[in-house]
Amino acid sequence: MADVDQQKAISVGEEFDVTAIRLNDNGDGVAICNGMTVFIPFLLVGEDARIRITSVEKRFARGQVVERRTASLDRQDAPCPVFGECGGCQVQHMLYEAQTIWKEGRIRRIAERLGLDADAVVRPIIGSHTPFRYRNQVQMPVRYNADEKRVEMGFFAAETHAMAVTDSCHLISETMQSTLVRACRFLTSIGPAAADVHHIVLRESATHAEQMIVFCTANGDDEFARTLARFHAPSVKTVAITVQPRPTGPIWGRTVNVQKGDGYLMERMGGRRFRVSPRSFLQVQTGMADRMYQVVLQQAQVSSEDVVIDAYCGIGTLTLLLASHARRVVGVEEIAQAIEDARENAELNRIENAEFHGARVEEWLPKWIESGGQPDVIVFDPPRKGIDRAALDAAIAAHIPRIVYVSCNPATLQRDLAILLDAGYRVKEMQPFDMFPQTEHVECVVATHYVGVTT
Ligand SMILES: C[S@@+](CC[C@H](N)C(=O)[O-])C[C@H]1O[C@@H](n2cnc3c(N)ncnc32)[C@H](O)[C@@H]1O
Repeated sequence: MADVDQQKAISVGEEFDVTAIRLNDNGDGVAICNGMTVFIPFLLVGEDARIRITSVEKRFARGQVVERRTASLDRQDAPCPVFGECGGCQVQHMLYEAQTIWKEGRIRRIAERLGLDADAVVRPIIGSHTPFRYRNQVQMPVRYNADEKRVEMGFFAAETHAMAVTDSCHLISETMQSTLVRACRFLTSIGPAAADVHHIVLRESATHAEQMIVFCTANGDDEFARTLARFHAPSVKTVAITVQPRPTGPIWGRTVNVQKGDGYLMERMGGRRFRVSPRSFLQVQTGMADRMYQVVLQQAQVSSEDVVIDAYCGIGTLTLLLASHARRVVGVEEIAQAIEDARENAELNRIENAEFHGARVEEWLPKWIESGGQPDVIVFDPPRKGIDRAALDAAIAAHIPRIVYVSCNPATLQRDLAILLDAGYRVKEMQPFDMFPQTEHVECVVATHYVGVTT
């Protein structure tokens, strides 16, 4: 009944004078209007504004600022000209220190909601030395503007495919930016046929002066591929294409065809060398990933007798760092190209106690444990959707002594930790990282250990 009353209490188009009382997990200001929670993008805590209601859901509404009347001390001018239009950054209007305080607070609230033991430590967030120009990769939508006969690039607005056209992104390096501008000029020179190219994926090595570009195109003709292979920029060592007919949704086709160069970039982390192919995952901020891996090593407390599983291992970065401390390490990853990279990386670094399996963790882990595998430690580093329940259940049933959880999504982290706590695990330490400055995202490494269920 209360919900029905709330719905009636507020309607689209209505205006209110509000003060934001806190931020939600997306970085939107939160205010209460006629008893209903309203989320207002780009309004900071304590700021007064006139707002207009833009949508009303069952339990909350959304609004937009009509006029902001005060400015928080945490406010800064966003340097990006399309901030607010582009869906990539949510909190560029917030001073960097305030961003990190907000992110750390979100992890502390998870610890409170889970009711962690008093001896569980939530460490202060490790912030980024470079709050801008930190990304080593970008997926840039591009389109052919038939009126102006040129290819333009930009980013999609949040939850839409409307493009915010821009030549610059403050999260990537200036060299990456100039390669993208050059790529658009090159595509323009092809003429209307360039309309088939809908994305450019660009990666840059943080430790080697090289870039790799992938054109995502709806046109799979050899002739067109040869045309795209003519692209040249000073740092670009590899040019590849992937054929994906749909310009929206997943950008990768079934294969990635290397047209020029070796087909991979080299990176250095934790004193090891890694090759990374176009389709393989790499943490977006190389220096921060390096620091995060050191924390994982510390939390995992691996000894020379231990068998360790690195679940969701990508190109084997963590696997090969763990290998130096363990008897045996097993990496599992579903992307075939990443597993090939991981095996190459083991050879490149002369590591002989690491093995890799190309499989889904939720399918591989239960079978491996059932066949007698008994790891001492599992490191889970899943995508945003968190650990698949079948994988978590298999680890729980085997009472793996230590589980280290590397999370990029606080919501699924909280969900999965609740399951582990119920099953007899205890959280020892949570270490948040700001891997993604200017965005809502927060990374966190959590050490857990098995103590058993007390009845
Ligand atoms: C967050 S990344 C972590 C990669 C690696 N630990 C690193 O730091 O570079 C998650 C990885 O899991 C892989 N992945 C996603 N779902 C998977 C699944 N169900 N089974 C196995 N791997 C999966 C992705 O391809 C990606 O490489």
